[in-house]
Amino acid sequence: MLPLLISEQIREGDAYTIANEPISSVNLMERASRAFVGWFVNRFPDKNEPITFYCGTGNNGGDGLAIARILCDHHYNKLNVVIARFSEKSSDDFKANYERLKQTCVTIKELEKGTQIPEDNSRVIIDALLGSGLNKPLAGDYARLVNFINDLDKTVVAVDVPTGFFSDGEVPQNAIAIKAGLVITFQQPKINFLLPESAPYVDCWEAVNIGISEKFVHSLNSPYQFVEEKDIRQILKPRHHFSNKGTYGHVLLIAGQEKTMGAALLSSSAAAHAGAGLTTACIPESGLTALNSYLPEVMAITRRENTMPQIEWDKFSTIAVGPGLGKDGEALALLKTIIKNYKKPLVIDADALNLLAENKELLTMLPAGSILTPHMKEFDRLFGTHSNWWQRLQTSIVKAKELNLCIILKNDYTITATPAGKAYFNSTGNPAMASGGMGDVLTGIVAALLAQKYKPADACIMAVYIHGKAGDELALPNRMNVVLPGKLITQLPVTMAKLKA
Ligand SMILES: NC(=O)C1=CN([C@@H]2O[C@H](COP(=O)(O)OP(=O)(O)OC[C@H]3O[C@@H](n4cnc5c(N)ncnc54)[C@H](O)[C@@H]3O)[C@@H](O)[C@H]2O)[C@H](O)CC1
Ligand SMILES: [K+]
Repeated sequence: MLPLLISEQIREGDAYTIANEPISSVNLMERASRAFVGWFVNRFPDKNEPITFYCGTGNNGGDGLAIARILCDHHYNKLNVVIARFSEKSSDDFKANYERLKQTCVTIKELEKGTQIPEDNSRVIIDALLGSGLNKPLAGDYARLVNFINDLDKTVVAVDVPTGFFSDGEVPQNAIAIKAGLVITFQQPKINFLLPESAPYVDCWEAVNIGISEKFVHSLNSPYQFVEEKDIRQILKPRHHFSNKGTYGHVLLIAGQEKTMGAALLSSSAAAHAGAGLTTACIPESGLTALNSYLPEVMAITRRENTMPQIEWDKFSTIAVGPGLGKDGEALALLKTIIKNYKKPLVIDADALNLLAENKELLTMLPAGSILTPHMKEFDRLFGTHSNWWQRLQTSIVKAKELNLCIILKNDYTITATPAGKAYFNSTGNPAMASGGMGDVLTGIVAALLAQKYKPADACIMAVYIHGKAGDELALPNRMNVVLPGKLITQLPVTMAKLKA
């Protein structure tokens, strides 16, 4: 797991590394700048391309000056640096790099407060005005310069953070900030890059390692974690010789109505493909033919109107409820029956979440370790309206702890909040997966992993990762515009086998 830090902790990490590695502050800046260049030269190999650097006078600006010098050493020959002298203060490392840059043939212009911004004919712009030191929204000269750069409509590569964009905390609506095509960020993605408010400012990002002390970073015990493939490889267990279907648990999916049988089929198919030893679907009687023909592997318990289905609760390793279930009185009665009779963790999705939102007292009655899988709207129905994702992130952590549940808050970087007070950001998945039924598939995978005896938090983190990874394996190399849930399901065994290889 890559711990994600807030700006204050990032500063502490710098200071700790400087004091204990030890390394001088200006050499840490040099290392960061070289890491930036290492990535930059691959993406922008044309050394004759005019590049303009906009540099502030703090350490982000210092990075900009060092990057310009290093690119000059790499024979990039059309480099212009514009220094925004909007503050009387400049950092020591900025000053040192300013002196070094003067020894090169890079053109340097100074832009004073209130003066006209010079014309810019470059093709690529490096934004090194402000970084993680941002402490208030941009105004005055900074705002004017940032608007000017955005209006140029060129390719902008931001150093560490787009100027004006808050790395963590609430992002003000319509904030004035650089709209970067690429952000090459130091050590870790900034938390707000992973939330939808970053969309106008961060088209894509790349984190480069600058050697901040890992020991120190881990000692901070950050609640925010970024899940990487190696984490999943570590927890995913192989399927052993001499195991049998009983080894891998029995999932019961309670889902579907006559017109939403698709949700039941997708979630139970996903459970079977994600490795549940046995899968049973509890569906309306009218869906039986569909189930038997689409999924011969899945067994059925049928529901009849006005009659509670007979369920042998103890037979099932886990129960998932909600996809396509509807919200009528019968669905509510069924949900209450499940909660009354089943004491192992439940997976709750879709209509079952909306039923919980309308009957909040049920939330506190869920078995410990149960898993909720809301998208944004379902989340707000459950826990109240939120005006931004930072707030939603905080609520997910608070509620997961308070209710002793795991909450999978679905998004681009899906967040799993756990009772231990952590929020895990997923790193797989792509926009081709934005299609109806994808959530049902995720529910099936979570249930299958719970049935295979993974702990609830692990089951969530793994399911979300595997779901996104399967989507990536289909969409990215094949350039698929859309990946349909049924197709993704058949990829699951392949994805899981690769992760275990
Ligand atoms: N993360 C690392 O490990 C390393 C980071 N480096 C780079 O350093 C910057 C952070 O530098 P810092 O000097 O702390 O802050 P900035 O350059 O972002 O800002 C300078 C200065 O500007 C003032 N300020 C803040 N907000 C505003 C505002 N809205 N308007 C006007 N002025 C503002 C404030 O006083 C700031 O201190 C980080 O992003 C990296 O690029 C190191 O080079 C390597 C290690
Ligand atoms: K910047």
